[in-house]
Amino acid sequence: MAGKPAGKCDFDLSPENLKAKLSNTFRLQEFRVNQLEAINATISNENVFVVGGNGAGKSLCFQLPACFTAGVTVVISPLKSLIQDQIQKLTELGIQAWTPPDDQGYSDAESIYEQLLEIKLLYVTPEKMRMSDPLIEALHNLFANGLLARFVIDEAQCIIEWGGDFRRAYGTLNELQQDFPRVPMTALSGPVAPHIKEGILNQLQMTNPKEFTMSFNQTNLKYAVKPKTLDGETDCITWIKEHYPHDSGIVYCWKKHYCDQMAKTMKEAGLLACSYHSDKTEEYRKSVHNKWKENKCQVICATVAFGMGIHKPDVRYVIHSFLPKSMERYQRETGRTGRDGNVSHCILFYSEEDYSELHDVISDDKSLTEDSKKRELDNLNRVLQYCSNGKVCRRTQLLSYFGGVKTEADLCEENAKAICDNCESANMMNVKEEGEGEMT
Ligand SMILES: Nc1ncnc2c1ncn2[C@@H]1O[C@H](COP(=O)(O)OP(=O)(O)OP(=O)(O)O)[C@@H](O)[C@H]1O
Repeated sequence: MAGKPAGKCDFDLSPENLKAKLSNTFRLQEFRVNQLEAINATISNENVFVVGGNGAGKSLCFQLPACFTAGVTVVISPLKSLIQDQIQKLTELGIQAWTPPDDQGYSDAESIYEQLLEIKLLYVTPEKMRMSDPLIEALHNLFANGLLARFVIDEAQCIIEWGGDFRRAYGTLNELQQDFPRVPMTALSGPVAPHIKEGILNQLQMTNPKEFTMSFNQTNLKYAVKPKTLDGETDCITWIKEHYPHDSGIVYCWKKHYCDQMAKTMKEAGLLACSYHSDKTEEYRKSVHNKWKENKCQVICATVAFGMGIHKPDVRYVIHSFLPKSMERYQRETGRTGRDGNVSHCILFYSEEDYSELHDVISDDKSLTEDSKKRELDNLNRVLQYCSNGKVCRRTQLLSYFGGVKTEADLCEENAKAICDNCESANMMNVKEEGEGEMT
């Protein structure tokens, strides 16, 4: 069916007008770095790529334009829970956002189309986009009528992480460009290394995107790598009891049964811990998440299944009891702590044995293609480099990896309260040397 993207709008792009929208609709006072620029590019129908850390404010870059331009913005998001969360927030602000329910209520294209005419933002998972013929038909109708404003790929790093072998629907999002030519696209991603960013853009076939980087230096996070001296459980329990016996935290474990074991041992040690992974029922996972939000459970022992959409502000620590599989995952998982801006800890317990074990598991995994295997091993080796580098500031290592800085500067100098382990030991060494100097 022939179609066309939503046309350019007669829209006042002045900063004053956009700021008034920010305040009247989103109840926020000032734009953060690069938000206004990304919003301008979006309203001008450019392809847009926004990279930023946890809680940076990436969503506003498409939500504000979606509210005030013609047509429907289609947001492709990886998790139903994340979708519900976003729709709830938008609804509270009086913005019409919707996702097709799973029941039979909207099983024909016409009723979906009618509903789409009432909203500004449609949220769907990539699987739903692929599987639902009535939805695709309704989108073609929108396109034919010039009412398909934009596609937004939220958490676009999933395209590379999941597109190949796990969630194949992610790997097929490039078909959007063929099916709906010239409809502009926005991709939003957490911090990723430059080569992964290129992979995302290639995979989506996004042409000439305007790129915007939002902050990913979380200045209140205190990074440390510690040797795994005992078994993982004892190391974690000892650290938690010493530092935060009563506060909220997350302990990431390698495998599901380790989560169960970790939570059990923690309970025996007197900590309020719960296990969370994909073998637990949805109902159980929801109840654990709620208990944790209400501080009735203190520590969540989880696999990566406890991931996106975690917005508890007062999480004081994220511990990795085993190596994360990539720096991207590490950055995202540690970003779930300290959302209230207070100093919070990111502890990674490392041992050479863990590295060898994970290396062997990836190398022997027959379900992976050779390309995926190579990618996973490269990712793991980058984590190994981070763990083994006991000299360079952790913050600098992270930001260099993600392309944020090209300097060896000691970024902890500006963050004395959240100084990393490497900077802390360098400072102690300096004090010791100065002291020795005074004595001679
Ligand atoms: N200009 C702003 N001023 C104040 N708060 C803002 C601004 N922009 C966004 N926020 C708030 O920051 C919080 C995080 O925003 P958002 O959900 O867009 O983050 P994100 O970049 O998508 O990160 P994540 O992937 O972790 O959700 C939200 O509560 C949002 O209201």
